[in-house]
Amino acid sequence: MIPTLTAFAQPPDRGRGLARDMPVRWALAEVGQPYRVRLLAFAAMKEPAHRALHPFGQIPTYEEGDLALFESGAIVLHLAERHPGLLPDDFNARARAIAWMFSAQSTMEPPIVERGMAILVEGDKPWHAERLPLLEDRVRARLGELSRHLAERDWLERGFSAGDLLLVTVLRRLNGSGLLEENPNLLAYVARGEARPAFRQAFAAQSAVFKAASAS
Ligand SMILES: N[C@@H](CCC(=O)N[C@@H](CSCc1ccc([N+](=O)[O-])cc1)C(=O)NCC(=O)O)C(=O)O
Repeated sequence: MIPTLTAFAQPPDRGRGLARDMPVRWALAEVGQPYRVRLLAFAAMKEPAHRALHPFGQIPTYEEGDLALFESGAIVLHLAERHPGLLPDDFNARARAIAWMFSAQSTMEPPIVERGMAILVEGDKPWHAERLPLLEDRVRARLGELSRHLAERDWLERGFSAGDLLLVTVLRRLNGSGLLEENPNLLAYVARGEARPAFRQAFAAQSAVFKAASAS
């Protein structure tokens, strides 16, 4: 059965692979699962038909037969449980890889998103210049802890897992910020993820939507 993913018809990430359909596309590519995409205009995301799939009127959603899922992390976990290649078979190693999935989205992502949103929407506020360094220091603290944990390993655990997929996805939001560059092993870790054929396939598919939307 070919699943269907929803994504932006006009991607605001301008083809940088930052919208959250990207980790789902990447996971689908890693497990070799073909998929269809339903592209949604922003207004369509807020209509009842889509809210029946996503209570918050967002993307991505994932439909497969009678199953309708939302939350990119949950969709990646669903794929990882049904296909080999994203979670180890060993029970304890699997639990640790899932712990990293949660950590990526609930420990590492919030300060990074907070910083990104401040830059995006608070730039004209009188207190922005004072607040931004505080936000960046919170990101720096987490990056330092992660950098020390990863050390010189290729991946967080014994092999590449869905935990790495979600963490690389989150860290990519710092591309160009200079913050990743302060931790060379994290910069190399993100580049290692981006060099995976499945990432490149997913990235090409995701940015093709932006290119087509820009050309129309
Ligand atoms: N926790 C949910 C969050 C989903 C989410 O934030 N979806 C966003 C798009 S991806 C978030 C995103 C948007 C834009 C960029 N960008 O770089 O431009 C990056 C990421 C959305 O639908 N937003 C519309 C709305 O909330 O009304 C998940 O992980 O699936």
